[in-house]
Formats: sequence, structure tokens, C-alpha cells
Amino acid sequence: MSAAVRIVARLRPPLPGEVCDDGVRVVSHHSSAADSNKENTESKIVPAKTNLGPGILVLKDPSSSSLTQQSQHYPFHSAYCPEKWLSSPINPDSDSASTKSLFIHDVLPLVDQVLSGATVTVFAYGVTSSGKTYTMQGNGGDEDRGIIGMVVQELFKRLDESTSSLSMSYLELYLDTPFDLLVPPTQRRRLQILSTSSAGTTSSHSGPPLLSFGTSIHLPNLSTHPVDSPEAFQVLYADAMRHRSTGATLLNSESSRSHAVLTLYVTTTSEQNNVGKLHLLDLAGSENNNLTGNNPERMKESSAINKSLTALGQVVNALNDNAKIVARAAKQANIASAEPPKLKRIPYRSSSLTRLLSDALGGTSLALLIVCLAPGTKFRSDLVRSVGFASQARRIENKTLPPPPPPAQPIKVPTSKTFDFAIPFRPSSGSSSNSNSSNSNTITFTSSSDKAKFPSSTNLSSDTSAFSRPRSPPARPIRPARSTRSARPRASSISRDARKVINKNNLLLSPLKSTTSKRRTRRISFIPVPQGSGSRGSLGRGSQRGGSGKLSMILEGLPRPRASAGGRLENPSEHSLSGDGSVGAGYAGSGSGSGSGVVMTEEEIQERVSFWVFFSLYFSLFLSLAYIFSSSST
Ligand SMILES: Nc1ncnc2c1ncn2[C@@H]1O[C@H](COP(=O)(O)OP(=O)(O)OP(=O)(O)O)[C@@H](O)[C@H]1O
Repeated sequence: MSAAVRIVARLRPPLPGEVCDDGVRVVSHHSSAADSNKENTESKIVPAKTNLGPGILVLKDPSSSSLTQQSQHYPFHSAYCPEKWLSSPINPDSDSASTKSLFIHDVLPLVDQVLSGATVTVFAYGVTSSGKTYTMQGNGGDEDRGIIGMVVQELFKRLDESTSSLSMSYLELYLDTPFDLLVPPTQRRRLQILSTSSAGTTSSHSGPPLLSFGTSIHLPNLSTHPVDSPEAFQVLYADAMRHRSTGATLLNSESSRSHAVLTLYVTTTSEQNNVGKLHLLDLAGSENNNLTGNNPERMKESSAINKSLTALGQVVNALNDNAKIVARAAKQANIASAEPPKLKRIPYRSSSLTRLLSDALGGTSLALLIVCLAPGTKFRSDLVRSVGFASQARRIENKTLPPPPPPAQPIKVPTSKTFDFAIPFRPSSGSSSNSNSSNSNTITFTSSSDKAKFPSSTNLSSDTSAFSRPRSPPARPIRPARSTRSARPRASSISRDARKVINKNNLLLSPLKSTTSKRRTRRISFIPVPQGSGSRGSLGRGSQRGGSGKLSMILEGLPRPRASAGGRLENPSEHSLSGDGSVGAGYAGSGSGSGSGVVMTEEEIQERVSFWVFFSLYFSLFLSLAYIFSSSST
């Protein structure tokens, strides 16, 4: 799968005393057709779907009040700016300037991807004092929260704590050298950057997933720290920020003197062992030393920053050229027989920054580039350079990795008598509490294939929020047989119904061999649920048949959909998952009776008969003795 780098432009408001002109505008999608240059084909192809995007940024003649033929259009995925630079008012519900808008429209969809196990890189790029740190980190207050704080809050809202965990690493590139920001300054040591193949991380590994920094690069000594709450994150983050290199320049009293890379690892241990990664980068800004008034130390830093940003520009240039070469080759008539186009070498190794970003640019990560722009006239040439850089990055296509494979471990085979291990069904919170859950009986099926899995397209209800992890394709749902009228139908009639299930679901029934069979087994318990229990998982299908009785079904030994503690997975057409993780598929039985049914193997019936015979014998013996004893005492 390929995915273009997503580009967002953000024009900050003027700072006190900053001289601005009318040379930049953002054309909202509402007015793009009317206001923008109609001959600009690029602006026409941008879909107008989100509230704020596509963000067409226009550089225009500052002395002219309107957009002219000479105005240059830069269509990005979104653009944010104070209202005064909007070409026409946008949707009144939208906020064109805040970090929150940017987060909701452009970052939030990527958070879903991280939870699905993808690697995502968000990086803020721009000239010094253009608002990169403000965008990523905020200004400290709740009103001015940055993307990092919002992402962490959102991750904790969505993480299922029983199966997922969050950890973080944080490093800075100071003078193009990586340092760990989460170790005390006394232990500050230069980190090594290795390519993944030389680090040997591709070797097979069992146990918890490895927290490797990237797919193609690896930092073996970078520390990772578990984070179990937003507050714990704040403590670690604030500590690390104290270690980050900042300094005052004439343009910014707290100018970042290093590129900072915060990585959040979402490790999921249920179903599929995988790690979703979110790299959040606050790059240092390119600097014009004439404007910053740097001293020798600042000059050294500035030269390192500018050098690494130049290297980044060269990488983007080369990737852009390659994208053009590929597009040109694709236009040629007989591509199938043509030689693959000769592509340029990408100079990733020319700086530590480009090595760290090799996944995000032309690699396997999903990427969002936030181009921060300063409106002051003294920054105009920097602004033009920045939008030029962003326009080139727009053509870069990353090759995202496919979703992680399904678990390799086989499903565990229950070997002893099956009904002893039946998991009692607990009614979900919406159902009535008096279901006879202890009265569970089981039938063992031996499956000829692994096809009959739970339909996995289950959605989380609104209170638990959906993980959008791509799951294995849904199989046909198992449809339990219709119940009979009697509360305890005879085994023979149940067997017939059960056979229907078996035939429909490609299962083999082996009632006598089932408990000792070495083959993979599945157990299905049919448990009576009181009439009108109102489980949210009840199917409409059954009620169409006019039935009022309900059965619930438990599948054991199958992968279960995840739900957060106390949360509930729900698919209104098939299944419900109660907070304890037990899954029920409610359906309405036919007929007007209670609709409860019991399914047993012949072996189980024999066992029950023997039990009752012995029980009756002992009980009558006890009665006789009691009678003899009482008559002798009188
Ligand atoms: N969107 C915004 N709204 C209000 N103030 C902003 C905004 N963006 C930036 N600022 C202010 O502009 C100043 C410079 O911003 P910031 O430090 O984030 O720049 P920077 O791009 O990170 O600079 P450097 O590369 O030098 O670190 C700060 O005082 C910040 O509060």
C-alpha cells in the first residue's frame, strides 16, 4: 500500500511588533472554486470534504487586495491561519486557527492508525519562531495545549489497559548528534544510530514485542519508559524538556537548538503481538544568522541545524524527482515490457536527521508534515522556501506495511471432559440478571478447518471507542439451531439441530471421540436465557421469525474481540461482548415457548444417567437406615 505524505500549513498570528503585509492568504474550500485562479488545475483536483481542507495557500501581491493571475497557489491537505488571512469566511463552526482544529482534522485519524499497529511520523517544519514548538508542545496552559498533550490524552482514552500498554522514548539531535533526553544529564551519552539489518532486529523473537525505534533504523541504547497515565507522561515529559537544548536568539527567546523526537509505543499483547509507533518531531528552525544575532556558540548550533535541514531538503528533492520519474514511466505506453525506471539514490545518510526520518519520507511510515509559517515580512523569503519544500514533499509516496499477520499459536485443545470447563455466561449489563447461567451444557465439535471464527468486524460501542485495527476477514457466523418447545429437548432432536449447525459451518461432529481427540476442538454451549432478557446482542433476525425465546451461545477456544474492562463490544446484527470478555450471540428461537434448549453428547447422557442411578441407590439406602434407626429408638 502506498500513502502520500500529508501536508498541513499553519500560519501563526503576528507577534507583538511584527510587521506584516497582505501577501499571504488561505483560501478555504468554500470559496476555492470562486476565488482561486480557475486556471490552476491543481486547486481543482483537491477534494472539498473536511471543514477546513483542502487548504489552498496563496502567495499574492501584497499591494493588491484581490488574488490575481500572478498569485501562486499551493494546495495542501489543510491550512490553518488567523481569520484575517482567510480569503473568505469559512464554516462558522470551524476554527481556522487553533491547534485543536489541526489535531481533530489531521492528527486524530493517524492516532487510529497507531492503535492499529502502524508507524506514524508527525513533524513540524519551519523557520525559527514560526510556531513549531507551539504547535507540538503548546504554551503550557490548557488553552494552548499542543499536539503532544492531545495525542497522549487521546491514546489513554482509547487504550484497552488489559491488553495494551504505552511507553515512550525521547531524544534530541544536538549538533546532529543524538542524545537521550530521558536519562539524567550526568549519564548523557551519544546514542548510536544503526540500520535495522546491522542491528539484527529482523531475527526471530519470541516474547514481548521489541520496541525498535524505526523499521529501517535502530537506536540500541535509547531508553524506553512505561507510561501508565497522562499524569505520569507529564512528569517524564517535563523532566525531559528540562534536558532539551534551548537558547535565546533575537527572534525567539526560547529557541530550540536541537531537533526533538518523542516516540510513543503502543504495545498490544492480545490477539496479535504488535507495536504501533508515533514519532512526534519538533524540528529546530532554519535560521538567518543576520536576523538571529547569534554568538559563536549559537552560530555553531545554527550551522548544524541549517546543515541538517539542507540534507532534509535534498532527501525530499530526490524523492520528489523519483516520484516524477515513476510517474513519467507510468505514462509510457508499454510499461509491462519496459525496464524499471532508474531511480535516484536518496541521500538519507548525509545527516542524523535524515536517517531518523528515513521511515517517514519514502519509507514505511505514515507521515504528516506540518509546515509552520511566520507572517512577518522579514520572514517572506523563508515562507516561500518552506511552502516550496512542502510542495515537493506532497509528491512523496510512502510504502506502508501491511497489517500484522494473525497469531501463529494454535488454538488450545481442551482434552478433559468438556462440560467441566464450560465458561459460565454472564449476562451483559443490558440483560436481565436472572439468567440461569449455571445451567450450562456443552457439545464438542471437531473442526475440519479453521474457518468458523468469530466475525471480527465488531465495533466498539461509543463509550469504549473503536480500535481500527485491520482484523482477519470475517467468517460466516455460526447460526445455532432453532430451539424446540420443551425446556429440555431430547438429545436426538438436538442432535438433528446441531447437525444443521455443523453442516452450515463446515464442522465435523465426533461425539464419542471428541473428549480424547487430538484434533483441534471447539465447544459451543447453549445456555437458556430468560425470555425478554433484552441483551443488546439479540438479533433482529430471530424476532422476524416471531419467536420470543432466546438462546445465547458461547464459543470457547476462539480468539475473542477485545473490549476494555467494563466496556462492551457490540455488533447490532450478530454479537455482544460483555465486560468480562465472554461473547454471546443472542437470537430468537421460533415458537412461543421459552425456547431454551440443551445439547449433550451421548457420553454425557450416559454419565448423567449413571450419576442419577447411584444417587437414587444411596438416597434410598439412607432413607432405609433412617427408618430403621427411628423405629428402633421408638
Ligand atoms: N499559533 C500561534 N498562536 C499564538 N502564538 C504563537 C503561535 N505560534 C507561535 N506562537 C508564538 O510565537 C513564538 C515563537 O514560537 P515557537 O517557539 O513555537 O517557534 P519555533 O518555530 O519553535 O521556533 P524555534 O525554531 O526557534 O524553536 C512563541 O512566543 C509562541 O508563543
